[in-house]
Amino acid sequence: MTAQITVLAGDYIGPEIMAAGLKVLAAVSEGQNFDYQLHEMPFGGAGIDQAGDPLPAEALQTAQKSDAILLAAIGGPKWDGAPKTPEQGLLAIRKALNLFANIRPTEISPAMQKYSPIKNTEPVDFVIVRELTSGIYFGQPRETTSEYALDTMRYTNQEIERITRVAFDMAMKRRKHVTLVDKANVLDTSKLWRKIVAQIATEYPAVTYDTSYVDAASMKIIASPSQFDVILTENLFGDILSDEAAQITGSLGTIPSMSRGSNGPSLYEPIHGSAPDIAGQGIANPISMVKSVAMMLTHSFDRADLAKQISDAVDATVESGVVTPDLGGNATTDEMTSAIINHIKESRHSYEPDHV
Ligand SMILES: NC(=O)c1ccc[n+]([C@@H]2O[C@H](COP(=O)([O-])OP(=O)(O)OC[C@H]3O[C@@H](n4cnc5c(N)ncnc54)[C@H](O)[C@@H]3O)[C@@H](O)[C@H]2O)c1
Ligand SMILES: CC(C)[C@H](C(=O)O)[C@@H](O)C(=O)O
Ligand SMILES: [Mg+2]
Repeated sequence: MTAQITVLAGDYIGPEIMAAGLKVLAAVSEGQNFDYQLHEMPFGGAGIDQAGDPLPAEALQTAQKSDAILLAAIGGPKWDGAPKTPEQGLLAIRKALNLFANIRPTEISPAMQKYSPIKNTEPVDFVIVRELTSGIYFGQPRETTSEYALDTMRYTNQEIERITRVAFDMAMKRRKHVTLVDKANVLDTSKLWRKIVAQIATEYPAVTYDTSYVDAASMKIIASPSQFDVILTENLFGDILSDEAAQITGSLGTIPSMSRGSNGPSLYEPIHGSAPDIAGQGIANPISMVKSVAMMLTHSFDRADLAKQISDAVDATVESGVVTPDLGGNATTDEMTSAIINHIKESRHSYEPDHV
């Protein structure tokens, strides 16, 4: 079966890093019995420019029919104040595909250690499980008048339950520890999260469960990130904490993500944005996109073997110091991507029987 992949390159550095991700996908799948077909669609600002909508109907239909979606990044100053913004397109595709669970890993691999601003001695390897289709991003009522503006934070029991199960199921396959991050000393929604998560935690006796207020959690991510395994949190807190967590690896440009629902295609994207400040210079870090491709291979296509080849090649590349300026190097996006591809090819070559 040929894997059908929708490609949403988006805006500013979006197309630059998507090109890198697709080159790595082509290289890693060559001769590996993984066939795929790409469906490139305008989305975000590009959707507004080409089709008059950040989520053109054709892009949504194509995404719905595909096996997986790769998204790079959208948004930027060009569309500030547009009647419908690129960011609204992003929220709309998440909602339309019911992608309620957003998985954002932070790992400081031995190869990345030298780029980390944190002086940690223990290994750092945790995931943020962020609720993605509710909370203050979507709550009603929402309005702006000449006197005030209003956003609403709302969560239902069912929305909390389903994301909590994702987090605990994930913990069972990891170090069996879940931390709920909330603001239960102030917010009613957080109090509801605490009640429901505590109930569901009793179904997972093997998993240790604790809680942290979001202000303290943001400190702990810097001070002692090794204590975390699975961080479970609501939409807005997850957005903020995941950028902070990314930076302890050395750069926001290294972290991928997966967004999934109960069924249907999952979506894979870097956690960062379109980086207008560096777009067009060919210096965007491709790791976040390349690792998003690896997550797709594991979770949508059951090809953890190919994903491992990618992550080993990324580690070998950063180890060798071929890195973009965000990590303190002077490599271009293309140079870094080529280095990753060369490491994939070399590792295969070394497994081949002797040439005679
Ligand atoms: N999922 C998405 O598509 C997404 C996510 C976040 C922000 N955005 C949008 O992106 C636009 C820019 O937002 P912002 O500037 O606040 O955040 P940003 O994440 O685009 O950039 C923040 C900083 O990180 C740097 N950075 C990000 N990715 C990088 C990479 N791969 N390599 C090197 N450096 C990288 C940027 O240069 C910038 O200095 C906004 O329109 C925002 O709404 C989109
Ligand atoms: C662009 C924006 C709507 C988006 C979010 O807040 O979810 C982004 O920051 C992210 O982290 O994916
Ligand atoms: Mg964000």
